[in-house]
Amino acid sequence: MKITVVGTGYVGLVTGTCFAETGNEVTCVDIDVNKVAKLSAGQVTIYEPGLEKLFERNLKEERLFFTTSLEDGIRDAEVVFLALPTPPGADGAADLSFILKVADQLGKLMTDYKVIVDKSTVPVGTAEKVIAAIAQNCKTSFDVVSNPEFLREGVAVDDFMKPDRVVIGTNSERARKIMGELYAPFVRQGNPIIYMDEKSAELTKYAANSFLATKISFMNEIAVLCEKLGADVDMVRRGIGSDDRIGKRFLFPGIGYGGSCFPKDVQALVKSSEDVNYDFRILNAVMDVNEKQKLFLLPKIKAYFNDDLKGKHFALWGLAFKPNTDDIREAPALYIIDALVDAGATVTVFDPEAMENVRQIAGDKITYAEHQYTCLDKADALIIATEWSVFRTPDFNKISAALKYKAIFDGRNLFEVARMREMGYHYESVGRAAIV
Ligand SMILES: NC(=O)c1ccc[n+]([C@@H]2O[C@H](COP(=O)([O-])OP(=O)(O)OC[C@H]3O[C@@H](n4cnc5c(N)ncnc54)[C@H](O)[C@@H]3O)[C@@H](O)[C@H]2O)c1
Ligand SMILES: O=c1ccn([C@@H]2O[C@H](COP(=O)(O)OP(=O)(O)O[C@H]3O[C@H](CO)[C@@H](O)[C@H](O)[C@H]3O)[C@@H](O)[C@H]2O)c(=O)[nH]1
Repeated sequence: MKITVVGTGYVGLVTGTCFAETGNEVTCVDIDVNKVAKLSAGQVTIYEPGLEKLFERNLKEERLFFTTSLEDGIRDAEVVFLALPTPPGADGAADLSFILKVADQLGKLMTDYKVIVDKSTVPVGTAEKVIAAIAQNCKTSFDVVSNPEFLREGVAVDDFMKPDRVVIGTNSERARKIMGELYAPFVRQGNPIIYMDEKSAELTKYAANSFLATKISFMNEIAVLCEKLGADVDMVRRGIGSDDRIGKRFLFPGIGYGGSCFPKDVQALVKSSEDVNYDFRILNAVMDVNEKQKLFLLPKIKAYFNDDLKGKHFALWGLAFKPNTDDIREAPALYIIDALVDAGATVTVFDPEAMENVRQIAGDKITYAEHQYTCLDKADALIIATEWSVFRTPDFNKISAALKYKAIFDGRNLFEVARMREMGYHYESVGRAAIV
């Protein structure tokens, strides 16, 4: 099938590459001239494990193309995916201007039937707005489908190739058939395509992300309680996770959820609820807990240094909002850095993939280390903000030799508390016994 993907960010590039991998001819369109030039020259513009190999193969075998021209991009395409940003507006609602602008352009450009598929995360009622925006200038028939994306960054290729489910929101038989054909290679193992109406599909995406964010905030509150009551959140997590009704995943406490999705999507669902005079109380609490959780380590760090961080120097491992990505949108590490600098401390950071992205926004506010161990030079203590695998079994001799104080503040519970105690560290984590 000939398809177009508009927007070549984390979702668009993965979507385009994976559809090319199943034999489709895919043209990806982006307004970012630099991005399109790099992609056309064979350079992958995001860090996403497994993507490069598929990308190179499909580019070489001429199933994957890039252009800045929407007109050229949609020529002869049967399906056009919109993988455009939907950032929060000033009031927290999703900003639909990127989507509606392209919809308007599509209406003017389309000369034959196409299925326009919204892959971006959008509030209920967006499909209707997209239909209206296209229809005002369109001379041909078309369908608009809501097909929310559930991939996680860091494992995006796997999630796309083997999705737990594919959600397709449409009332058009014609569009349903085309979408079913396109997704058939991805659901061969019995994972379902779930067909529904557009509004239910749009809400499914927000409900999924909000439920997962709720699970995390719930566990973060249990972690706080564990510390106050002397329990261990790792034990509690295992104790509840073995109940199938609860499930083992997404029960890991830490320094809050970040990324480009959970924070904005929970906020957008709260705003959608307000718009229909509904106070979504659980989600307000979820956001509240997460705001506090980002700075969970700070009082512990301050207490260790007798409430005076002026002149202290910290090594910080992990900048990306989660491991295996270079994405730093809403990364908890950035909030910790700001708080430390505001308190008069200095910070040297290390991350395997996200350093360049941070350098662009933080500049010389902090210093950047070439290596996780040189990051420790002259540091008073080590803070861990992201659970990259390379941080899981570090050389503790190097750590203790470099640090002025043998203190580690771990926002991702990487190490056994008992082992750290044996090695003589002042080790603080989230929801487990602190060592003084
Ligand atoms: N990142 C994720 O893990 C993820 C997962 C599921 C759903 N989503 C949703 O998917 C959507 C896209 O997210 P993302 O993370 O890929 O965003 P992104 O910011 O990484 O990428 C968006 C791309 O769209 C391009 N763009 C903007 N205006 C354009 C236009 N008029 N024409 C062509 N290209 C244009 C930008 O240049 C950019 O390359 C959002 O709604 C997001 O909520 C994201
Ligand atoms: O037990 C857990 C699991 C995750 N997190 C944090 O939650 C955030 C989000 O993690 P994750 O969901 O793995 O990454 P995303 O790439 O943001 O993916 C989420 O957001 C995407 C965009 O909407 C959806 O497509 C995915 O299904 C959804 O998982 C990160 O900061 C994690 O550190 C925790 O704190 N504890």
